[in-house]
Amino acid sequence: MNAVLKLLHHIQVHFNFRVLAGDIGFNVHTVFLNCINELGTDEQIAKWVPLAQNYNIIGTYAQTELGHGTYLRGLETTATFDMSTQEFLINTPKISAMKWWPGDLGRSATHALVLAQLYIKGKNYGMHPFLVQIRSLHDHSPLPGITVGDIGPKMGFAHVDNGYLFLRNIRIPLQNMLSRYSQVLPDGRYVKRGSEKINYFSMILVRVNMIGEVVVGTLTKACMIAIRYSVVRRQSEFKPGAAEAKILDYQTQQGKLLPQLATVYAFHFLCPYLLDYYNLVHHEIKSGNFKSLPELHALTAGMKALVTEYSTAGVEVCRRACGGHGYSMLSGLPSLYSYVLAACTYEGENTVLYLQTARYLVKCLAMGQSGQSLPQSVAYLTSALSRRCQARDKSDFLKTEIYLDAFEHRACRLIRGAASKVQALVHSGLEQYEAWNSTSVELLEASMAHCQYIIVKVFVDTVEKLNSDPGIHISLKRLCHLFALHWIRTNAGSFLHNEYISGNQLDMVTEIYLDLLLLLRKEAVVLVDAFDYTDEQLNSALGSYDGQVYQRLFEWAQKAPENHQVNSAYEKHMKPLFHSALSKL
Ligand SMILES: CCCCCCC/C=C/C(=O)SCCNC(=O)CCNC(=O)[C@H](O)C(C)(C)COP(=O)(O)OP(=O)(O)OC[C@H]1O[C@@H](n2cnc3c(N)ncnc32)[C@H](O)[C@@H]1OP(=O)(O)O
Ligand SMILES: Cc1cc2nc3c(=O)[nH]c(=O)nc-3n(C[C@H](O)[C@H](O)[C@H](O)COP(=O)(O)OP(=O)(O)OC[C@H]3O[C@@H](n4cnc5c(N)ncnc54)[C@H](O)[C@@H]3O)c2cc1C
Repeated sequence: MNAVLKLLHHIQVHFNFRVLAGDIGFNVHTVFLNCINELGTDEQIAKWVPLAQNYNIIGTYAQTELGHGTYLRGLETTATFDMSTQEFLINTPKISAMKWWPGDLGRSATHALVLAQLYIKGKNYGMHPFLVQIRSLHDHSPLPGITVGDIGPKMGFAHVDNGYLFLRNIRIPLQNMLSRYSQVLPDGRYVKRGSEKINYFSMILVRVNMIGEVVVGTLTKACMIAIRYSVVRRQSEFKPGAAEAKILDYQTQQGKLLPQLATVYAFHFLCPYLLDYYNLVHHEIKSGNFKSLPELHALTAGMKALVTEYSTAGVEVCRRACGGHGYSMLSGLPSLYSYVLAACTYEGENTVLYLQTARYLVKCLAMGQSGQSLPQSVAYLTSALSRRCQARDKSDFLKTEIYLDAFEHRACRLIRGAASKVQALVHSGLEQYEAWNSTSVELLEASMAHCQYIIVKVFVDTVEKLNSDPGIHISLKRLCHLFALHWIRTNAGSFLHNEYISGNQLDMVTEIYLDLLLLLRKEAVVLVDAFDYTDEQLNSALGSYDGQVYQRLFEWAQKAPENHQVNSAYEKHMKPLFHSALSKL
């Protein structure tokens, strides 16, 4: 029954996110709750999860400090085991150790999962999660030894109270360290089960969830707004003497928006793939099998980086495609942009995560080259590379095997190239870390290429497996083709390298890409409406279903507070100036 309730709760939270456009507060309270579910013992889950689920307590995930967000081994908050009292002392030793950024911390949270370096008898055992009450449940005041507040204005996320937390030797019971995989025994012995990095595990679920619940939905809404607006907005003479054209009839507008629409579908299909794999590995880990954890980390780290980066760029393309009205807050697009932009930084800064994936790819390549079998998502690393793209005619680029081979070849080439450069630099006398840093730009590009190959492959596989209506199927295939060919065109240099794709073949790609734009132009509105966000969820004067853009812009503008306030600047400064001109006019 518990599994069913959990599933129902997840579905309810998912639809709350969807209905409230993801702008609900307490996102990090969910992170707090999930972390207890993943790293807590059954007893800790039984005690804390119902309280959190019923909002009898509000939690935050307090990991980042003023001085460290990325480098977790550098976190300075300490948790020192006091065997005489069977407690941990949680302490902020210096200002750079102050927790800074945790969401829901500034004004809401009563409890925090504080990620701190565990010390037992002077030895550091690394970062562990400690459950610390920070505010009174009676009057919400900070508890003794706690200094907590809001970090102030940010570029977006105004609806989240990101906060700071200073802890002065706060005592918590031994039972408050989440101990499913690592435990401190009353006599001070430390017991670890599974991976060294298991306490990093909860970040994986956040990365998977944020892609599905925050990032893809944001790009979807931006596409819906911009495409609906582009069939309402008429501008300029298309045919001399005829009526002004709908801006979506311009090939350039199609070239801006339809690849974003295809990207929405690609990322939409990626989400279940990632969640299914996460659930599979999480199930294995709970039974003590940690073998797939590195692959899961590498996959989700790279995907979080790539999906947030392309979604952020895509929302901005949609915003700019709406001209001046895209700059109005009433369009809803600037808010979508500042909302999704943060996702490139939180839950792992993108560059750092791409390099985590690169680290795994280089390791797997070495394993493959030494004859070891490779995990499924990287098995292609040891495949024989075809020398040339086999396309003979533009229609060949509508064959998924043709462009999949291009993505596989490119990823392989870039990973092998970066790995051998690191090796060569080491052989030339550089230390491993120097060689790695001197290759990290290429390693990042290799990591991106790997992620792009996986995403295109998941899109192709998903469409092939879908037994949908033939009309829907052809539309999804066209979107898949457009998505892949858009990425080939916008990354052309790395496909043209060593003549894998010739210049002539690239021209074929462009030709078939433009054909697809024309075909998908006819279906664009239906394809974007399919995501079925209501006007309330879109919250956009440009994207409402009835297309009454100008009426809505004017109506909403009239409601702006600026139009209902006394114009103090006039009374104080402008009026005397204007009146002095009266006698002269
Ligand atoms: C639903 C949406 C809600 C959204 C709300 C979210 C609000 C935001 C919350 C936050 O931002 S919480 C804070 C997030 N912070 C981070 O993500 C920190 C990112 N930094 C790191 O993960 C690590 O510091 C690092 C980048 C991995 C570097 O750490 P370290 O120096 O220790 O690593 P390496 O020496 O490179 O060794 C890596 C080693 O560890 C394995 N590993 C790394 N991360 C994980 C992980 N998450 N899970 C499992 N394993 C991990 C990695 O595979 C390497 O293993 P080996 O190669 O050594 O075998
Ligand atoms: C809106 C928002 C919400 C957040 N919510 C939370 C939360 O709830 N809980 C929480 O704990 N944290 C939260 N954070 C903090 C967030 O997790 C960190 O900001 C993030 O992990 C990046 O770390 P940093 O700020 O130290 O950046 P840095 O790592 O200092 O990044 C600065 C630059 O250094 C580069 N860099 C750093 N390390 C390396 C490396 N090894 N190799 C190459 N380049 C490197 C980065 O690529 C980047 O260009 C939030 C942040 C934001 C913006």
